[in-house]
Amino acid sequence: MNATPQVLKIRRPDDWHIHLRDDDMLSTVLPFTSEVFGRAIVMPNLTPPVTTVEAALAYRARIMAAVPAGHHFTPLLTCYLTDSLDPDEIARGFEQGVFTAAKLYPANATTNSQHGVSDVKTIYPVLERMQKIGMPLLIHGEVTHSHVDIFDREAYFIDEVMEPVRRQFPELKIVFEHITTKDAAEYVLEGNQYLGATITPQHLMFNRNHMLVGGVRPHLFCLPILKRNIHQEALRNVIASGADRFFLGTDSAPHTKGRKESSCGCAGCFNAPLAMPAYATVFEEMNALHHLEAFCSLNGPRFYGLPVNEDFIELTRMAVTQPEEIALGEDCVVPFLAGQTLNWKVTAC
Ligand SMILES: NC(=O)N[C@@H](CC(=O)O)C(=O)O
Ligand SMILES: [Zn+2]
Ligand SMILES: [Zn+2]
Repeated sequence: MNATPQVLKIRRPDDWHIHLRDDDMLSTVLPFTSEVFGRAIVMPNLTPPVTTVEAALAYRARIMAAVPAGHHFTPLLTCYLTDSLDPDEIARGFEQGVFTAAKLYPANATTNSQHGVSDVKTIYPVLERMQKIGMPLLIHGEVTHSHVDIFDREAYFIDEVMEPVRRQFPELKIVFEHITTKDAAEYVLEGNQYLGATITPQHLMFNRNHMLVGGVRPHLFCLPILKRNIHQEALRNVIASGADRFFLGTDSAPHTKGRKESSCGCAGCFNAPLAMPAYATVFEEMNALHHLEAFCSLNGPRFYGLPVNEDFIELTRMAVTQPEEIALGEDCVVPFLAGQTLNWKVTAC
């Protein structure tokens, strides 16, 4: 007997990787997250990026001002690492509880990463300090050399950057963000308690054929790019195994419809409106619903050294069709899985 439960009650989840943006976009997208999730690690790739304690405090205030009444949500801010960042500024932000972690974007790897780090050795003094104070380093793990194929950039990153950094700083807590390959899944599995990883709904549900066969689907284009099916299978297997250093990070990354459906479309999937139903769908398909709560609500806090949330949410097995568009002033955002039907709905939160 392995009957699927109709209602799942799980401890309130957190989203350990999200882009909330700013201004109208922030107030449009935030409620989808703050309704369901207790906390979220908020990415700092604004224009200009969040690189100082003052900028983070101001951003946190703008986020809090956009949280609808009745939602209980705590944004966890991150510092965008650049070649010139002062270790004292990072440490001050961490010690004052403003920065929960720091984010390493290799320069030009993804959206708004032009101010990112040109060579990781440049920031070794910062990493040394972070290791000392126990501050987690979050990494967009892709090399950017033009001769490396876009589908191989994550695997190359492991040998070229991740492994040397981990050897140099063996007790630095590192989150390998939004992993997309079998190589990364195996690498994190083989690692120790200082290494964790987030996985997005899109990388669990899709591979590059879904994005490219029969026409290009710009709303599945994100970075790191969807890979071939063996990689998708590896990610699905790792979460179904219940491995406890993998956790929920949606990488929800909204861009307006016009900027996605374009001759040079932006990377990013706006999955916040259906993140929990999407993860539940995958865990159900893998016969692993018993591991859903740990992935969504327990593994992340344990890795970050934070308490788990005290309250619970409920998911009910029922068909829900996603909206085609979400209005944003005169413009709109197209959510991940627009117009498609999922079999889970958050019914109490
Ligand atoms: N994931 C994406 O495709 N895009 C993110 C940046 C990122 O997380 O790499 C964005 O900010 O748009
Ligand atoms: Zn990224
Ligand atoms: Zn991201």
